[in-house]
Amino acid sequence: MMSFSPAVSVRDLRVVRGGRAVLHGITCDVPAGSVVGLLGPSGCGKTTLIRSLVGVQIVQSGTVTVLGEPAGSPGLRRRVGYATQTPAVYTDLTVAENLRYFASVLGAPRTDVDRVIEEVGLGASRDQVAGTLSGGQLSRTNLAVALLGEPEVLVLDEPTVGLDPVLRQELWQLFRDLADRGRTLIVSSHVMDEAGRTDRLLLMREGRILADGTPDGLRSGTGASDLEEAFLHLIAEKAGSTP
Ligand SMILES: Nc1ncnc2c1ncn2[C@@H]1O[C@H](COP(=O)(O)OP(=O)(O)OP(=O)(O)O)[C@@H](O)[C@H]1O
Repeated sequence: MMSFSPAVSVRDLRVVRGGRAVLHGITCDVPAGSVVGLLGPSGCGKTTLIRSLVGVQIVQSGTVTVLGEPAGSPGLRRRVGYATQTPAVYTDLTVAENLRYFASVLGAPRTDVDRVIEEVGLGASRDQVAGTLSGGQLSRTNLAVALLGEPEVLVLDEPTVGLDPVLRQELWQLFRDLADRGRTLIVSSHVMDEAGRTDRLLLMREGRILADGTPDGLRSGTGASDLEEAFLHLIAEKAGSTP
């Protein structure tokens, strides 16, 4: 069951990168205990928003509050897990060695290593050197690092990119299981067929939130039969309303 207070709250967030405005006043909330999808085409600002949520992005103005504290606060370090788009693991260490190393850096208990390996289904590959893993196994290892310390909020940047449909389905099932156990997940993707697996969707385009709602709400609100069509409908609607 989702609780009432948002796990993440963003107000009028503006970000400039390379001298160019890339987020133009984003406002949104992420309910606790839910899976929220951040969907939108390449370059629309998903990673920039995610970087702002985890507190590594210099922002021009606006506020980002995570679990009641400003994003990036030291108190959030172990309460927020972040998986970057490119797996950030040591290719010359095994899966278990990577996790033991990151557990010690994060101050997570050593017993966490076995737990996260089981959670992402990597038991059979735990002693395999990361450089020899398949793309899907590497993504899972990256996700396992983000799960160390049992963070309440997980921020995952395109965790399913490049994976086959079976692996993508398995990972989305894992995200659902984690939310059912009370975690809050923010998952970015540019693949529209993944949008239907979320509790709530933030559709982004060109540095703005185009729509914020449930998949069903977005479908019925636009009269579209699928979410890709709903997205296109919203773009056309916005273009029509531009003076
Ligand atoms: N380091 C940077 N310096 C200047 N501009 C940048 C930098 N990083 C990203 N940008 C620009 O900011 C905009 C948003 O990029 P961002 O990476 O947030 O998009 P995205 O939606 O995550 O894209 P993708 O799905 O391709 O990862 C893009 O126009 C991009 O070119």
